[in-house]
Amino acid sequence: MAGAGGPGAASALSVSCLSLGSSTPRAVGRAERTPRYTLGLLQTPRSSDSTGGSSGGAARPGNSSGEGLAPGLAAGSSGAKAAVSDRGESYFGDKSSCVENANTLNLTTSSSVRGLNSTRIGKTPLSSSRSVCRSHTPLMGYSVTSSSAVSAHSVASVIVAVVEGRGLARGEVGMASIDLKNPEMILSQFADNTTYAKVITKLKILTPLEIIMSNTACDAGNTTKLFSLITEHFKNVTFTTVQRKYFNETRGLEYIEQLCASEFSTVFMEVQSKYYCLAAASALLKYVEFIQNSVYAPKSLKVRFQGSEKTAMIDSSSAQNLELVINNRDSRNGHTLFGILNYTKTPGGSRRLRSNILEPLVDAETINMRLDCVQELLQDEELFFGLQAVISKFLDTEQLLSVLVQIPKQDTVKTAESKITNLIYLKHTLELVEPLKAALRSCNTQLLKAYYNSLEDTRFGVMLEKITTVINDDTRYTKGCLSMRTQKCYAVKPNINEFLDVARRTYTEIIDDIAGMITQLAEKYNLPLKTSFNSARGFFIQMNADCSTLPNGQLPSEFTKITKMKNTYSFTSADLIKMNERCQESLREIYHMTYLIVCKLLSEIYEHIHCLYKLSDIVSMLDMLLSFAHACTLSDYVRPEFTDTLAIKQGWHPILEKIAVEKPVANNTYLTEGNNFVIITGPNMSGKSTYLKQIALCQIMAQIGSYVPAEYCSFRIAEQIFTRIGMDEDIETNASTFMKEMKEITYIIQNANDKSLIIIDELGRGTSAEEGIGICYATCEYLLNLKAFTLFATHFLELCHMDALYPNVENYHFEVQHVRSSAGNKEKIAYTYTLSKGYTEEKNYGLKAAEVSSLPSSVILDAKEITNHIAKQILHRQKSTPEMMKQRAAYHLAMRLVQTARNSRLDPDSLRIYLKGLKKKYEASWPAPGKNDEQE
Ligand SMILES: Nc1ncnc2c1ncn2[C@@H]1O[C@H](COP(=O)(O)OP(=O)(O)OP(=O)(O)O)[C@@H](O)[C@H]1O
Repeated sequence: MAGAGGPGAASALSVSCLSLGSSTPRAVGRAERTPRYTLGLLQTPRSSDSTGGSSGGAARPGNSSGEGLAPGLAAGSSGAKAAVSDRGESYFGDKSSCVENANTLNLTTSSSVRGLNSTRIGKTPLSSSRSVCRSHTPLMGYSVTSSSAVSAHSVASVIVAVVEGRGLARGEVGMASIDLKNPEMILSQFADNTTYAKVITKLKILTPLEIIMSNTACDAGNTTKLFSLITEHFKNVTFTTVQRKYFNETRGLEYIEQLCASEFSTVFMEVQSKYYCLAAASALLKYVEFIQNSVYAPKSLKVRFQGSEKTAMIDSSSAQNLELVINNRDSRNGHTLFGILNYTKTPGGSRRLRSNILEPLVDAETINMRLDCVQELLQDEELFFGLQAVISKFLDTEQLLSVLVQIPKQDTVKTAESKITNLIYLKHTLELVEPLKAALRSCNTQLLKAYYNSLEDTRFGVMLEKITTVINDDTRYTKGCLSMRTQKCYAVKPNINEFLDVARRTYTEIIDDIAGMITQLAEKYNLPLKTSFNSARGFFIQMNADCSTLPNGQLPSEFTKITKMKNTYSFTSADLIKMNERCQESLREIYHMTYLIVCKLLSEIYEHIHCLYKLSDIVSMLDMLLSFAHACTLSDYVRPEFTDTLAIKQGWHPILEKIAVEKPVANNTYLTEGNNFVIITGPNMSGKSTYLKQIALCQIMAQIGSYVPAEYCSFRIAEQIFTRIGMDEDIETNASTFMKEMKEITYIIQNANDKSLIIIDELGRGTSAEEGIGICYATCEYLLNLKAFTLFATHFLELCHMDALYPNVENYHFEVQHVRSSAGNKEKIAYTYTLSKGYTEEKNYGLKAAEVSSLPSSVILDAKEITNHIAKQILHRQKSTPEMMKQRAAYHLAMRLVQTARNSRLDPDSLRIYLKGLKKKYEASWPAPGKNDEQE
């Protein structure tokens, strides 16, 4: 049991959501964000009417009269229950056990983007696909057009439940998420600090469609900090609060026992004492059942516990600073790390790439296994093209699985049609297993071999064999809604059901009649009419002609519903409308009969269906690795090594490479345990920020198993990557530059450890120079206590003298050249973008910039004088003594000796000789007494 603050302890707090909704603080003064009953949601999404919910009174599932809603949805849910039990046995076996769980939920949704009148239609992942006959739930994903299967992956489809401990357990957070397009529930539980950075980061990675929290998180005007932060960070995401009693850890564990597929059942051991994520799982599954109006089949879900220790943490503002997946100026622009690496061919591959970029790996062995694959793909062209050809034929396997493992609570024509489509997709997918194996047969690397062996699973063949006993061999997934409709109609082999055969003959006759009728009309009016089809109109007539060719410039009066696009007229006639209706009628019959056969078939193969989890995993991973190899062939990337040193020879910025006309100037990077702090200076626009970002991007690329834009590179695995990069004022959050800086730096200080990579650019620019220097100095000194690798770019040259006190500090600067313009004697700066040792010689470049501006010369003269005065004072204080310099040299020698001893591949004798030589060399370079030159 959880402690006093545990999620299960709150069952008494089942406050009526009616009062809760109106008292939520977020509602105050923001009418458009007032929490409300989820009207569309309650008007069962499974309804075949594409208008979905209404803005009128609150309705219950199965209660289309729009009767007022009592707190709790008991009637609605039991209505759904009745629908299932009326229908009798499920083709998936024991569905009733899951439906039993669908009791009541009191729900309050606060929709932040849509007004009160909006419905949930647009929100469900697949409804925004290009399908004309819109589906209401992801379950209906493939319902009409084939495009929905392929196009839907960019739409948010993840629902997340978040719960936090109370009392002493505050700060312990449990999360459960499920992608409506992928039947995988991910659980996590962790302790977070007061900024809740981990929760926010995790949520940002998930890009949820909807977030569910307990009503107690915003009870009677007392919102918890976590609730406020989440609502603040996710303004465009819908929030739903459900009663705390649904966050029930015991129920969560039962759910997992009941729903988790046997191959993933070890998760049970992992989570059984993680009360918060179990509580979140319970609320999540209940909610998903409710909105989807379907239940997951027993033993069908993949359930995974995701400990944060297996991946590197990149907080959300760092992900934004580095433009990992979203370009900061234009969200549709592909100039992001994701954009330049994304040559994936499947939605699953692209999802995997995205999540890997946001959460890179930390395990060198796994990364190297991926790199081995990329290397093999690069070396073996035949393998690369063969594999790419097969992978690109896969549809969204995860989404297919998701639909297959959900049991609709009601059968409708749409469910029937969708099931048939899914079976065709399943056949298509299974038929690709053998070609995939063939492409992998001669592979050498461990991971590819393991994938090949995984595909040896007999279940794929068994399923396909069973399918082909019922489904026509040539039935396949095709593009275009009419051809897919034909595939569905004729999917089942002839002579299995004679009524079906008759219905199909009738259907064919109607289609022939339609074609015949349109030919006759063309002859009658002597017009170039042709038969067309789309899913919204059914069959209609199209004509390409100029209106001047028409008698009186008008179409004959028998034609109705005329639309015109350029020179193409589309219209219909009363007879054609009737024939379309007959056609639909006959289709319904065909679908119904086919559906029964398909359900029986699915029930026979259902026990084998879980091997598709493995397949989707293999396909998405291969797709991502192929994508890495593809990116390498376009740019000259190199395979990274993993050591205790960050050493990049001639590395360049991968995104700048795609944007700039010329290849970016490449630079070196070198950080070790003994030289773990680099200060970078240089005038404005000299390339500091670009360089810093380039290092972080290269680090991420290496840690996801990609090659890296450099001539040579070695990385120390980073457990966290932090960036503080000056950006324009964040208007959206209305935070001042300074406060934002302080927040980001606090976050770094609180979370950084010895294994972090820290990038700080222009800290302290939001306040006075004095204070800025002070803040920078103190921050640097704090970070210098860590063994983290830190790169610190600054305009405060005073900081460069820190190397006198701290031997692990190294100064670098970006060189610029001064050129005189041919016309006059005005001096201009030419940027070389080349990094050199030491700090910048460029003094007072801010003043130089001011000189060319229109500031009065007297002001500039004064500014110069004051600057010189201050600089002298600071320099005087920071001069190194010979003793300090000697200590520094000794420190460097010690570090070099340790590093050489650790990494050297020399035999012991040669190593000893080498180390002695090194010592002599350093001793010789010690400063003579009295020498006062600080530069090495
Ligand atoms: N290595 C490079 N090769 C080619 N062009 C570069 C390189 N680095 C930077 N640039 C170009 O210079 C521009 C300015 O670079 P960047 O913003 O990194 O300078 P900065 O020193 O950080 O400037 P500021 O101090 O004003 O922030 C970039 O937009 C880019 O176009």
